[in-house]
Amino acid sequence: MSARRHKIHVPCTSANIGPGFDVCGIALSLGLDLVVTIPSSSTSSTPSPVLPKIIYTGLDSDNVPLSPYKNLLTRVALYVLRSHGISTFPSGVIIEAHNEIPFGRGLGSSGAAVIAGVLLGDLLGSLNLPKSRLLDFALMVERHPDNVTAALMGGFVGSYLRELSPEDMSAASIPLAEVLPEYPPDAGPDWGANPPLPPGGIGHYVRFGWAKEIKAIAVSPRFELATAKARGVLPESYTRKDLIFNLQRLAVLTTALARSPPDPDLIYDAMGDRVHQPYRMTLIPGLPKILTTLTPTSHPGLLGICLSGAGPTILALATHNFDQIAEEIQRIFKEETIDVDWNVLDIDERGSWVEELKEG
Ligand SMILES: Nc1ncnc2c1ncn2[C@@H]1O[C@H](COP(=O)(O)OP(=O)(O)OP(=O)(O)O)[C@@H](O)[C@H]1O
Ligand SMILES: N[C@@H](CCO)C(=O)O
Repeated sequence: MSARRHKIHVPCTSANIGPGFDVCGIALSLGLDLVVTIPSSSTSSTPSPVLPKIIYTGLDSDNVPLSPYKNLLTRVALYVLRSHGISTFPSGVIIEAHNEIPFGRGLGSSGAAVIAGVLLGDLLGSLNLPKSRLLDFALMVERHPDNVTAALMGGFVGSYLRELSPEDMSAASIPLAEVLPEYPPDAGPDWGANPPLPPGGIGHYVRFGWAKEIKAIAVSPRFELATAKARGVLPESYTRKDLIFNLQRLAVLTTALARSPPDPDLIYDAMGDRVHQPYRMTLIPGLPKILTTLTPTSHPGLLGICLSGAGPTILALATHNFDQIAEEIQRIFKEETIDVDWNVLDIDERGSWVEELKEG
């Protein structure tokens, strides 16, 4: 039987970059890749469609549910299909996922899975949605824009959620449980009411420049910290002083990281934060020491250092001496009896893409 095969690539991301909590993200050179095989005769109106077969390799692949009604990728794809009136997957699809992004470490694994799921839904439904519309679907699932926008668009991005009209607000406010419902194992094409389409243009973004010399050292402790838990420790309100502290730094940082050669004196302080990192210190032993011990003077080449996303990964931006910087962070974590993995990553300017694979 002939089949169409496509590859979907989504990069990992680091969100916040210090002061840009829920605003900034950068796409980096670890990825989630899917190879999707769709039988030529496959449609979702086959009388008894065969559910997708999911195969995982790579990092954390033992921890992923392989039922398409439980797996995050396929649940997101089904949301995209169902909101377009296509109530089930085409029959006999095979999804081979290869993952390089550690789960729950602050490198945007869930954001990458959500973007991969949106691209998968677009592919399976032959919807041909533009990237801006794909972002609307991703934002209905992951409701802060920093990781998903960077993963989809690539590069260093800043984003905000548009203030919606009351009508759009009600379409965008449907609970996550309706976007990604708990499907029963025997859910068929007639299961439940289809969710509505999201309003258009929920997220707006801009790409910043990125100096070619800057690489990102990601040092990931070998423990998971769920984003929900790391958001749970944040306060509901902030002082004017702390907000101004972050706004001043964010305004400088977005331009400073684009300037070549990058200026460590400007960037190091501009990566300071008072909105999320101080509150997350209790969840990440070693974080206070790491943020104060490594400086551009103690470690030439270092530009700045911050928590990656919700943590526990530490992101150090640098132009050289990558190994020494990573080893010092590793040493401080070791004092807390925490083992780490580290990678020196490039910025991924391309973002997510889908390509048809030709036979041979
Ligand atoms: N490739 C994937 N396939 C299926 N599920 C995934 C995949 N990647 C991540 N997930 C799900 O997302 C969870 C991790 O999400 P979480 O938001 O806690 O961490 P993160 O996205 O890695 O961190 P951050 O948002 O701070 O960058 C995993 O435990 C898993 O349930
Ligand atoms: N901005 C988010 C990123 C995590 O996905 C946070 O720090 O909670």
